[in-house]
Amino acid sequence: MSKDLGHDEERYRRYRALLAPGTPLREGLERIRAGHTGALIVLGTNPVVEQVSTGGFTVNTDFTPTALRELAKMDGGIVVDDDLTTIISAGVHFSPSASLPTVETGTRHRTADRVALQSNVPVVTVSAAMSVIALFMAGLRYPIESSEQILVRAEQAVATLSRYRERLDSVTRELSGLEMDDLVTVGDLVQAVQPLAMVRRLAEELEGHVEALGVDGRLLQLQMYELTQGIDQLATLLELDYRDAGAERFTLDVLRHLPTGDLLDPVTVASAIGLTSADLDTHLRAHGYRIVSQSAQMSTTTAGRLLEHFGSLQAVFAASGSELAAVPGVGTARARAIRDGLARISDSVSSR
Ligand SMILES: Nc1ncnc2c1ncn2[C@@H]1O[C@H](COP(=O)(O)OP(=O)(O)OP(=O)(O)O)[C@@H](O)[C@H]1O
Repeated sequence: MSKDLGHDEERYRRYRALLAPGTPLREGLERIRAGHTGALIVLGTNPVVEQVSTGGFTVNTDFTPTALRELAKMDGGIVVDDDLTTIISAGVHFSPSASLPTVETGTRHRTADRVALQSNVPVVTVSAAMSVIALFMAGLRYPIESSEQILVRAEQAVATLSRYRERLDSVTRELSGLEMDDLVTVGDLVQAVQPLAMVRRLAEELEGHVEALGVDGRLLQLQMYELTQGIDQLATLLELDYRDAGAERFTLDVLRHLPTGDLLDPVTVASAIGLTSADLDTHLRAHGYRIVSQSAQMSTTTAGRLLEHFGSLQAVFAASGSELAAVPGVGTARARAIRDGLARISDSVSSR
C-alpha cells in the first residue's frame, strides 16, 4: 500500500508519536512481540467499534505495558480508550463488514484493516508469525519499524543532507561575491535556492524519522538541528533580497511542493519561484539584506535603514566608519562591527 498520507497526515503523525520507542504503548507492543503471542488492539472506541465487537470482557484498568502484554495472551482483541490511558476490554471478537476491501491474508490482519476502515479508529497489530508491528488507519497499513531499520534510512538522509548543506554554504558564499560586485544572474540565484530547497526537504524527512524514533531519535535530532541551522533565516533574507525579481512576491515556499526531479532543473525552478525572466543569464540586483544583516548580527529593519541610506549594497561596502556611524540607530561601536563584518565576508568570498 502507498504511504501517501494526504489529509490523514496529521492523524498519522499523532499515532506515529504514540507508537514511538519509549512510549507505554510501544513498550507493551515490544513485550508482546518478544513473547510471540501477537495482538490486535483497537486504539479508541465509538459506536461502530461497539457494534462490531462481540464477546470478551470488560477490563477498565489503567493502561500499562504489562497489562497490555498479559491481556494479549488471550484469544481475540483488545480495545483501549481514545487517549490510551485505560484498557476497556479484552478477548473481544470483532466482526467488521466482510465486504470491506483488504489485501491482508491472515484473519487478525484482515480484521484489523476492516475494523479501522469501518470505525475510522486506528488499529495496531503484532503479528505472532512475523514478529512485526503494524498500524492500520483509514485503509492504509503503516509498518512500525524497529529503531535500527529507521536509523539505516535516517543515516543515509543525514549523509545526503550534509552534502547539500555543504553545497548550500558554498553557493551562498559565491552568491555573496556576485552580490558585492552586482553580477548576480537568475542562474546564480537558482543555484543557491536549489540546495536550500533540498536541505528543507531532507530535514522534513528526517523530522519524520525523529518522531518515529521517539527516545531513540535524540542524537539524530541534534544532527538535524546542526545541519539545518539558519536555513529559515537564509530563505527569508533571500526573499527580501530578491523581492523585486519575481512577477509577484518572490517566495521560496512553492519549492516545498515541487517534485524532486523538477527541483533539479534550473529553468523549472526559476519559473516556479516566479522570476520574471526564466532566462538564466538575466541580471538580478540584490537589495543586500542578507550580507548587511549578517555582517553584524543586525535586524533586517536596521539593515534596511542602512541600505536605504546609502542606496545600494555596494555603497554600504564603500562607506567609511564615520559615515556608517552617522546613520540613525547605528553609532560608533556598531559601525565598527559592521565594517569588520563586511571585511570578513569580503575575505571569505575572495579566499575561495
Ligand atoms: N475477528 C477477530 N477478532 C479478534 N481477534 C481475532 C479475529 N481474527 C483473528 N483474531 C486473532 O488473531 C489470532 C491469529 O489469527 P491468524 O493467525 O489467522 O491471523 P494472522 O493475520 O495470520 O496473524 P499472525 O501473523 O499473528 O499469525 C487469533 O488467534 C485471534 O486471537
